[in-house]
Amino acid sequence: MAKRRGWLRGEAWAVCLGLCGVALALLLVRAYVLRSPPGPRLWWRRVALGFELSARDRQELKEALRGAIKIQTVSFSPEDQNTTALAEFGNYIKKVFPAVFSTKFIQHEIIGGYSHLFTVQGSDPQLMPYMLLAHMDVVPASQEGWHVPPFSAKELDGFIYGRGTVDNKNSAIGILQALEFLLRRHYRPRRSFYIGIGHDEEVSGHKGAMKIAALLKTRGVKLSFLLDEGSVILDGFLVGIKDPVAVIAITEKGSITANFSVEKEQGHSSAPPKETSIGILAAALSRLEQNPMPNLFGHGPEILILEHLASEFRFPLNLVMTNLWLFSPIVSRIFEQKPSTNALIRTTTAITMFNAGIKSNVIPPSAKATVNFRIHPSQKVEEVLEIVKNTIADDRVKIHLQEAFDPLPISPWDNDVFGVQIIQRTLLDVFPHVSNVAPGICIGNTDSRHFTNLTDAIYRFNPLVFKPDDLPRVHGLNERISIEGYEKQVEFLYQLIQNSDIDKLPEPHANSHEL
Ligand SMILES: CCCCCCCC/C=C\CCCCCCCC(=O)NCC(=O)O
Ligand SMILES: [Zn+2]
Ligand SMILES: [Zn+2]
Repeated sequence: MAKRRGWLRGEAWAVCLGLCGVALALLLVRAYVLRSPPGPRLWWRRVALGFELSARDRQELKEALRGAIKIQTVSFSPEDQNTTALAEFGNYIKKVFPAVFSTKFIQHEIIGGYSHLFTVQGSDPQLMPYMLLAHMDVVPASQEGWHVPPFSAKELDGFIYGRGTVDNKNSAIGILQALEFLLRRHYRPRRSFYIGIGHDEEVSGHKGAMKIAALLKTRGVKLSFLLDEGSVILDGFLVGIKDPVAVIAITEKGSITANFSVEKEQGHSSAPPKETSIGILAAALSRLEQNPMPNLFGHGPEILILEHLASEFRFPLNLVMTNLWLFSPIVSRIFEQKPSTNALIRTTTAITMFNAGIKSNVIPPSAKATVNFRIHPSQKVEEVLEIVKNTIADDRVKIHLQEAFDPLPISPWDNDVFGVQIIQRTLLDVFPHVSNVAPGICIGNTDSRHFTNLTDAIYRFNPLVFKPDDLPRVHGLNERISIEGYEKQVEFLYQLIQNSDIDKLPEPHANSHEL
């Protein structure tokens, strides 16, 4: 009998192992079947102008960007911008890109005082135009902590350092540089396109991009797609993925900028009340920090990036990523650990300003703070405000909204969408080592959000390879661009303009169109 029980136990083990084996095999088959589709490889190659640069071209390309970085186009607030520098930037581009400004089929207009709109008239009016967007203003830069002064545009070990090198003079100057090179090589685009260069993106875009969009609307313009800043080629961001992957943001988070204030009676510090305005406000803000907004992993498009990249992960992470129905609780916890991935899965809370107190022996009459929330795509302004009020739970703290808008609509991400094909095709042309192109979320805000009336195909992407240590440089210290990386960006734009001149997309899944 004891022998029989032992045999039974052995038999149960065998069945158990067998079932595990079958489950593992099923997971592997699923991982294989759900590999990302090879969408962008459905193109034929066309004869196009190559991007060969002479030593002189290279020098000119580099110096054009360096000159732009030196112009201190700083935006502090919508009311406080360096307008002298913004005007200087306008004169500068006129000087540096003579072909752009003297070509008959290009119209140049100044919008809102300092922004620029270029209309490049294509030779075939039947083709639907597209738009390239960038901005020239920058956030302030402290003098301390930089390897070189932030507006010196000094070169160091193959990098140009300076405020605006990746956000976003690289695009503003890069777009014009690509067009300048094409014009000098007598390229006449077939498809019309617009170039918008905003002057107040860092403080809302209301005077620049918003006005450009309104003007185009009055002209009845509809865009086939729009390309702006907002995401990059990620290298080393995701553990388990070896090659760089391009992430094209198909939406961007919403935003609330709110002022919080507490008023209390002023008095002598020798007889203080139990709580001061500073203490009350600090405690309220601390509650906001200590109680982050809910983890919404799986409720928005953040899941798409992992689904698209699932096959790029090494074993066993590929199993995890192809079976998020099972593993998402673990993955979402991992995403919470780093600020860059945490920003993808929840509405974030950033206390950015705090002002209070007038003298060391005076009870402060008021305390004020500003908090910036970036709203996850699955939430809306109202819902976030409700959570904020419930978390603060103190009527003495008054809330005043400075600006608030919902997350932006999700742009289509299908292989038959013109903008998606053009971006993917150009990426393959210029960055052959990029292993995959995936849709993602822009965690910041861009001028493109003002163009939703002109197109539903808004893509946010800068063709720059970012390593994890590059992210804190944006709005931070030692912002920089590699000279090689900037050349690649100009090449990308140069090819994108040419690739956009096809009039008809290839039939999907036709083998003859394989690269
Ligand atoms: C799983 C992948 C990890 C994702 C890591 C995020 C990568 C982010 C890439 C680029 C960030 C650059 C943001 C640029 C857009 C912001 C523009 C801006 O500053 N706008 C003003 C504002 O938002 O206040
Ligand atoms: Zn920017
Ligand atoms: Zn910025």
